[in-house]
Amino acid sequence: MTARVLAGPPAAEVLLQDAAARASRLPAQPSLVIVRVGDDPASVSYVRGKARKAGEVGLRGTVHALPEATSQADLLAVIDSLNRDDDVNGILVQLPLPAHIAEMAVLHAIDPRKDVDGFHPLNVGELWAARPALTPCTPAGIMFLLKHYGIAVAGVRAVIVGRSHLVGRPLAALLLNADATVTVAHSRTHGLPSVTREADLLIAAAGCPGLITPEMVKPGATVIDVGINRVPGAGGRSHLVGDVHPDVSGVAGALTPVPGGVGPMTVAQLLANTVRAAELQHHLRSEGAGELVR
Ligand SMILES: Nc1nc(=O)c2c([nH]1)NC[C@@H]1CN(c3ccc(C(=O)N[C@@H](CCC(=O)O)C(=O)O)cc3)C=[N+]21
Repeated sequence: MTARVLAGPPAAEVLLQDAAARASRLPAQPSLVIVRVGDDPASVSYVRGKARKAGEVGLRGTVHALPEATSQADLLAVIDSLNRDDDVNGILVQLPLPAHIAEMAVLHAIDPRKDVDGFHPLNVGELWAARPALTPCTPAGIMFLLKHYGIAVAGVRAVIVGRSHLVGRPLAALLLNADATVTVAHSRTHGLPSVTREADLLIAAAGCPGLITPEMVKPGATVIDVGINRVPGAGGRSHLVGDVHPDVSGVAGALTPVPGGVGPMTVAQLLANTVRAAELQHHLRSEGAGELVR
């Protein structure tokens, strides 16, 4: 048996078309500003990809690049001016930040109504309270992908490997809100293979190449690979691999590829979140973070 391939791009396209249609109905073109500090090559490449995609669906995507040595105070001043600028609907500060900047201070500073990453504590709290919020892009993109391919979530056993603030934790909340029975496993979990073998829906988000091997997967399970690991390949070129070992395709019922799986969903969801934020700010939607802080 070979697992059904759950390709990201066709699902992302549906999400992007909906975002583009909603964007065209707004009184002004939605605008996303991506703040990048320093020149980490992976961040430069992701940020460029996000801004390009924004343009393709009728959003204004701007990159605000700051030098590595930018102080926390100067970064907070930039965020403050973006918060006050009515022409800016969404703000994303690319992570990780340089070590001298406290990530939490920065995430707290972003206006929750413009927080298209969903990392502000207000949005995190609303998510866990099962109330409308701007929701982190990778987890929300995974939920859209599952729906797109008709994979049931309600009542199933979901196991997430990884407890990050970007993926594991918010995805646990979304799956719980969608009536899955959720287990969050991590690097300290005892007997990981026996835990993962319980899963009808297994999400690998540990950042550990090849962590999930065939013996760890229930036959027929759906496996979502969130790993984006750059490993050295032949000829000095690096390539991307996920957290799921390729042999898992012989056991799983369905599997997302890397690249071309969850990554494109993340980018599409970011743009959908930007349109949602713009709708909130234009008072075209009544629910969401805007209600609370207005
Ligand atoms: N504030 C913040 N929000 C984020 O959402 C955020 C972040 N910081 N920092 C880094 C991670 C990583 N991330 C990715 C997004 C798209 C792909 C993506 O499109 N990947 C392509 C391949 C890209 C390639 O070839 O390099 C794919 O999987 O097919 C990957 C990774 C968002 N992140």
